[in-house]
Amino acid sequence: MVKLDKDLCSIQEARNLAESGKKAANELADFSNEQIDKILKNMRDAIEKQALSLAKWAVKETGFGKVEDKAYKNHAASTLLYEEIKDQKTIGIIDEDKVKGTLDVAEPVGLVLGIVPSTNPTSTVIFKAMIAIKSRNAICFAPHPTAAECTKMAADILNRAAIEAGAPENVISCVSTPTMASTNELLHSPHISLIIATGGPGMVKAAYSSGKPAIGVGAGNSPAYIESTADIKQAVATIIASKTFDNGTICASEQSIVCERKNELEVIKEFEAQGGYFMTEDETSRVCDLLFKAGNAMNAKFVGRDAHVIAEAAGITIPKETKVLLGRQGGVGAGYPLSFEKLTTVLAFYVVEDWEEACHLSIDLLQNGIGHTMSIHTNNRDIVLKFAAKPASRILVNTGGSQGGTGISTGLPISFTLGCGTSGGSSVSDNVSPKNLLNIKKVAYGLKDVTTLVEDDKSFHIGSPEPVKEKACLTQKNNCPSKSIDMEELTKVVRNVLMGMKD
Ligand SMILES: CC(=O)SCCNC(=O)CCNC(=O)[C@H](O)C(C)(C)COP(=O)(O)OP(=O)(O)OC[C@H]1O[C@@H](n2cnc3c(N)ncnc32)[C@H](O)[C@@H]1OP(=O)(O)O
Repeated sequence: MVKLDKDLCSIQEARNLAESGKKAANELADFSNEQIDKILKNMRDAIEKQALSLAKWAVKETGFGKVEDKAYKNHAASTLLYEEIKDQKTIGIIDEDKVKGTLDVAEPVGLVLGIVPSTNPTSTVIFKAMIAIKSRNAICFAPHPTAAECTKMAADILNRAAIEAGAPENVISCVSTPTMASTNELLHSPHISLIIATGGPGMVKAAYSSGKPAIGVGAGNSPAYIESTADIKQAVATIIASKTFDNGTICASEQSIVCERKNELEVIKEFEAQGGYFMTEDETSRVCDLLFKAGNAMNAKFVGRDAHVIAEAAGITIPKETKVLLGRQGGVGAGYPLSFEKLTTVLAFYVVEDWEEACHLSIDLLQNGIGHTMSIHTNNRDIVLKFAAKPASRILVNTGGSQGGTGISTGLPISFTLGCGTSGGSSVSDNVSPKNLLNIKKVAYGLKDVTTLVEDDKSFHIGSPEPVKEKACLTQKNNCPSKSIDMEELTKVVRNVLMGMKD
């Protein structure tokens, strides 16, 4: 009875949020670039002031990760993202091709539904709200139940800042008491135009099954290959910095280390010198019992935890300098639990004979995180190109998975929603960005005379053999005189139409 009441209340709340969010989306769709930029700047500034308190709240509520790293992720999703997207064209005419006579016109999609994971709750809300507003969309969030408060707090801060800078009421909203019933209500609401789902496999599947356009990102299981030409000291330092960043909660973080037999001893020595603890077979087995529930699903109790918390729970004594736990694995799949995604400070450790074996092993590991991310530490560009042909959407070179995949340490777009491509069940393979939340309309000028069908040298083609006057033409093939389109004039007309102005 209590559950039914809770469900009914949450459904009503979701319905109200969808209605008011749609109204906000309709209003925002007419905003200019200057208005949008002012709103984004205010959202960025509001988050910078609260980055630490949001981080503290997220760690307290979920038990995942580290305050200082979550604060940095909030900064990345606000300030670093703003710097990256501020000059991107997302309004009106965003591209033109003078030769082909086409214009790209960006249109917001409307109200977006953001599904937020418990592992990166506040940074994901900030990221999704910033890209939604940049593309003139309103957004409504369905939080993970174990991160409901911090997710709502982040959404409220962003909404207040957006309204203060001129955005319509309820442009960013969040369900306060999430239930599966309220999330289902939003997934099927007629007011929602597009879903961006980041989270557990169940939620991503639910998003894709809703029948609405959806951008979902699947699980990762990123291998890190330390190739024989790598700078081993640097590679190990980078991997540890990535794996301990927010205690490994980012889905692009390393899950397995693959090294070559000829470097094995040096790699082990370097890990031990930098805070890696190699578990015995028995210790590995005890840790695996904690990390996984049935069917290799992660046990939330040990996601995003410090290595000492895991070791203590498993009854293992480790040096106080320990940062990551490593367990040797002889294969992938059933019987090798560490070959699955862990999102915590534990790594599987593999030794191979050569790069070809490393490549096969990486592909096998990626079967449990298809299409996501892998990293290579090497000074051999040919090896990078060989791996680039394999099924991961991001091949990161000489950088950490967490910081590299999210664009913090690489030239990739800053993003907390990382596509896995169709092989990973995702509709995008790149780092999700504002352009994924736009409808791009095309204006296309006629270039060829299509009023006649002509037989010429035994083949048919469209177009007049006679010179066509006063018509724009791409090629000289049909004796059409080339005429350049007055794109300035065309652009002016389209802009005026978009702004509802008369020429
Ligand atoms: C860039 C990036 O790094 S994004 C990283 C994103 N990746 C992830 O978050 C990793 C995938 N996540 C997971 O595997 C899990 O969420 C874990 C391991 C982190 C946490 O696991 P748990 O909290 O034990 O389970 P899970 O997330 O599946 O959900 C718990 C319950 O909340 C429900 N739930 C999850 N999200 C929502 C939501 N948005 N609305 C309503 N209910 C939800 C689930 O349906 C489940 O309900 P049930 O217990 O009745 O089946």
